Amino acid sequence: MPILELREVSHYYFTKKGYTKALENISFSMEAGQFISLLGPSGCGKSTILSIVGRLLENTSGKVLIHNEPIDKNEAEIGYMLQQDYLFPWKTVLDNVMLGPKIQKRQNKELEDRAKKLLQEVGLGNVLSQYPKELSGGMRQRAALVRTLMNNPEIFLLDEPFSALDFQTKLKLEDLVATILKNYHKTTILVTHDIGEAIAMSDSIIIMHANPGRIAHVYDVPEVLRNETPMIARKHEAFQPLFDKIWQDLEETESKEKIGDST
Ligand SMILES: Nc1ncnc2c1ncn2[C@@H]1O[C@H](COP(=O)(O)OP(=O)(O)OP(=O)(O)O)[C@@H](O)[C@H]1O
Repeated sequence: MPILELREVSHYYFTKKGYTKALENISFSMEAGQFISLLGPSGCGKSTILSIVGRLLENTSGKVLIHNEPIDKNEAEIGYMLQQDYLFPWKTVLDNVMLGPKIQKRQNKELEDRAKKLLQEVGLGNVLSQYPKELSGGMRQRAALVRTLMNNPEIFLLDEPFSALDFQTKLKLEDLVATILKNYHKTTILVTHDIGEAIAMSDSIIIMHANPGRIAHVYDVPEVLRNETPMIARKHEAFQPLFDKIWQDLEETESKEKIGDST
């Protein structure tokens, strides 16, 4: 049984001036532990999909099911990792990570040990009592990842979490995040503009077109790449051919849209 399923989901944004059809007939499903990326031009509805799966928006039509139940009837925890880390600057790394349990009044020694273990796993074991401003961007994102993991979400939504980082940090973080999410068997949707990142991290890639946002193609990443960590996958001989194919696909989309605009 899929953990998440979208069936012919459409979404309209209504404004005073009219409406925008942001999504048209989006259908896909995900097995537990699967990692997919949404790739496509600006405005094709990637963030709208994340907002619907994250229960921030209700889709206009179609069905969104978690464990075969309507999303609003299901209590599965959904975790977010965004471009900005949203750590509280006045709290230490450990206190930031323990914030969820504290708010839910579940704070105990066991959870604190779990937080420390996770921080250790992401290489932040020696900065528990430091403040976010004392950390690099990559370290802050690692703390944000642990904070999200503390809530034990079944589904992880990654909205361009690496886009503000320098290239080297981004590659290292992709590796770490992919490995951790795989080890903890999380089901993940990544929104990105980066074809290489999508190939290196995902099991499959959904290419979207805009106006209205819809699924154009789905690429399954070959097993030889899926079995590797992102850093190694990027160097694999199967990487570039898939990159070129997806690049071509997105170029064609863009030129079709430009022709569409001028008519
Ligand atoms: N709150 C809103 N009100 C009205 N229209 C909106 C709203 N949010 C998004 N839209 C429109 O819906 C469409 C899809 O937007 P969305 O932000 O989901 O795309 P995206 O693929 O995530 O874009 P980007 O890559 O630029 O973040 C766009 O045409 C956008 O202008």
